[in-house]
Amino acid sequence: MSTSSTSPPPPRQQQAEEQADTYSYLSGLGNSFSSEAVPGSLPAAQNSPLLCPLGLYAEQLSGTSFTSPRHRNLRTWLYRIKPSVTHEPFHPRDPPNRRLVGDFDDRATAVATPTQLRWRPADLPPREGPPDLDFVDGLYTVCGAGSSFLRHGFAIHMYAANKSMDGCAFCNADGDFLIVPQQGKLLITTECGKMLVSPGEIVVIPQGFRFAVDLPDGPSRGYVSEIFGAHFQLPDLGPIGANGLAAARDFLSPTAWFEQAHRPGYTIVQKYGGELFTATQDFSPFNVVAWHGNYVPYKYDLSKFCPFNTVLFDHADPSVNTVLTAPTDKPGVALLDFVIFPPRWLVAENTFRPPYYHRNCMSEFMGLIYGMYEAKADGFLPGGASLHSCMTPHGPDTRTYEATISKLGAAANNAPSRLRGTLAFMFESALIPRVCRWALESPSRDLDYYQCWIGLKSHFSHDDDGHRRDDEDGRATTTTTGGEDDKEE
Ligand SMILES: O=C(O)Cc1cc(O)ccc1O
Ligand SMILES: [Fe+2]
Repeated sequence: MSTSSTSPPPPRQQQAEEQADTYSYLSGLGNSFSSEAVPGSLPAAQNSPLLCPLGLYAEQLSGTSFTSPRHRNLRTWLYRIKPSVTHEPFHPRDPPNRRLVGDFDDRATAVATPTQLRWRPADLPPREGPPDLDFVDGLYTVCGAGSSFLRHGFAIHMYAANKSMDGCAFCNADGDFLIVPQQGKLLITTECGKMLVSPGEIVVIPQGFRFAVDLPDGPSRGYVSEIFGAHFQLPDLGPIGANGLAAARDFLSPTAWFEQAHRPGYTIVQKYGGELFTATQDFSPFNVVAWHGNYVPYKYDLSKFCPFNTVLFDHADPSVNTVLTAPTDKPGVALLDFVIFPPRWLVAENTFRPPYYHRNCMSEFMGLIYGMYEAKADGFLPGGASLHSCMTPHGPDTRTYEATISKLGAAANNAPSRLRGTLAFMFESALIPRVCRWALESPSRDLDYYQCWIGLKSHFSHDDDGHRRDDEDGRATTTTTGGEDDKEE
């Protein structure tokens, strides 16, 4: 098992300065953007002129069907030195990455299990290989549901890499990637430009974009959710109003950047139906001089999230912390929600403040970016993961429950307290995931996970005859009444 930094990042202001990168970004989510690396390279007034400015080729990248309703229609026009089609034929990649899945119906690969699952952080490959793993080779599927072929489903992957992609670009024909780096920055070059993504930020690379991942500060690992047949959007805010949670203006898209060097043997690695194919060409795919449209990669700094929560009693459902959601056709039912558990104040009175015990019709995959998760005093480490599938019971571990309850009656239990230095997240889906065999058999799997709840004992305070009895610790009853007076004020 690798060791990982659990120290929280510096205060917000300082963090912003340290992360300040030299790239320029366009702010907003769902905007119609335009960007040109050379003045005058974007055609004016039309998309496909007979001859584009500066002798560029026009190419449209569509993220929705041509006929999708206007409010959902996503496409971008790219003005490039040579069009993407200028390449040798595709072949299955050699070597393949056999740990990527795009169709979860094959039980030889992935199986159903209602068991609570947890993994310790994967080992980071050494700074200098072997093994030499770039983002493509270091990516492996953990679980998922549905099929990229049927354009419905999702996959959850993790990655651990120690090498920048060199002479190749990745293109995911199957779905959108939402990448959550946990350790090590990612410098991502896309057809729209460059983005520097640090742990604490996330990045979305929509289906079909070509991108290359460099590791500017050494080995990196993290989490990826992939959605088939849908795109991420901001959640509705309902009674919260017009503001709060993630603000559109905090999402950043790159500005046009291109290279035109002759690059013999440059390889496009295309993920298609969960399998990898390669095609060579003699130029960089990052040859887009100008672009305009609303189908773009973007990043988001999770410290910009404005959390809402209960301000009197009870524990709010985690949906209150949804950053991005990918919808299904059923209103309010997500193909995939990306939810965070950020630093925040806890102020609920007479309330069990950690997450409640529960069973959920949705399936919950969790990861930890830094710090400690409020429901798990032990065993859930930064870079680790857990999966509680449809209707699988879960909740705080024994130590968390006992520590909370031991403060019963203490003033501290009702006083505001600040959760600091922690950032956990959840990928939550209405679809039931199958789990890849290699994830179940991984040496990182915590086979004793169930033990974290086994110690939960009965505190029931009545005997069979209906008489009150004190529990072993001398606590008389669980029916506390504090807070009633306040409610009546
Ligand atoms: O299971 C979990 O830890 C995630 C979670 C957190 C929470 O605050 C409420 C419900 C929930 O599923
Ligand atoms: Fe849960």
